[in-house]
Amino acid sequence: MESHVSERQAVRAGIPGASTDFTPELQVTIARVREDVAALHAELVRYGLVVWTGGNVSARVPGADLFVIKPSGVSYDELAPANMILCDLDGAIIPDTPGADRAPSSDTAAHAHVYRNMPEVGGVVHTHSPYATAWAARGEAIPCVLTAIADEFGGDIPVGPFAVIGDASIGEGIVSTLTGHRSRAVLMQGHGPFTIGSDARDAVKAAVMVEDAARAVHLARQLGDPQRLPAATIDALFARYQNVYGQHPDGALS
Ligand SMILES: O=C(CO)[C@@H](O)[C@H](O)COP(=O)(O)O
Repeated sequence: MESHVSERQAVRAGIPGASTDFTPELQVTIARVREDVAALHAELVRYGLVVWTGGNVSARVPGADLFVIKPSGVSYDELAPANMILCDLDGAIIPDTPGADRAPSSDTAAHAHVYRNMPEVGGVVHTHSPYATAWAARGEAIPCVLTAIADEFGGDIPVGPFAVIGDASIGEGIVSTLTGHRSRAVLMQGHGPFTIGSDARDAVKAAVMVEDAARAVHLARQLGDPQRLPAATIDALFARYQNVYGQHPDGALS
């Protein structure tokens, strides 16, 4: 397992690859984002949303045209701040930074496209969580038949177009589907869920919630014909959850 070395620690320790091109403040911010992104991958495992090396989390670096994403095809046990990969908003790896020697996630160009086109987004997550992925395979939106779906997603959870892996196509599908939409989750046809959030933790929460919704509605379908909530009820539930629920309501992007 690689050591847990932050950007600043790496610079201080003179570790090859650590960048001294950033201001001290930005180094601290990048180090924090590296720690957040590495730690949040463990949440995907904890909630049973991924197997083997599938799935990925990224986070925008606040105040910079940069984001941090995981390396491709690396065991979740090995993910650590020092091997997260720092990219610009074109998805290009920032050279001479920790982790830059590794290939970034297959979905790096997709995440980059989202950050370039949705400035309100601070985090992007992809999983193959089984129930949401089953809905994606069917190419069917998850209907808003539960208060929890109205709360979190403000309506049906939409399907995005089928898109090839490896370039910006998936990102284009995410942006075209979710722009102006309340939902922070999209079921990419024949692939699986992608979620966005105000930060990476918020996007992870959406990934957990879309799987929960997909499972519950699937089970309901086995028992009968679940009814979509009335539009006015969905609006009221969404407004309450986004503005009143909890201690510090979060979740809505706009
Ligand atoms: O489905 C895909 C590609 O979209 C990924 O979730 C892979 O399953 C994991 O890819 P890496 O992030 O490890 O490259």
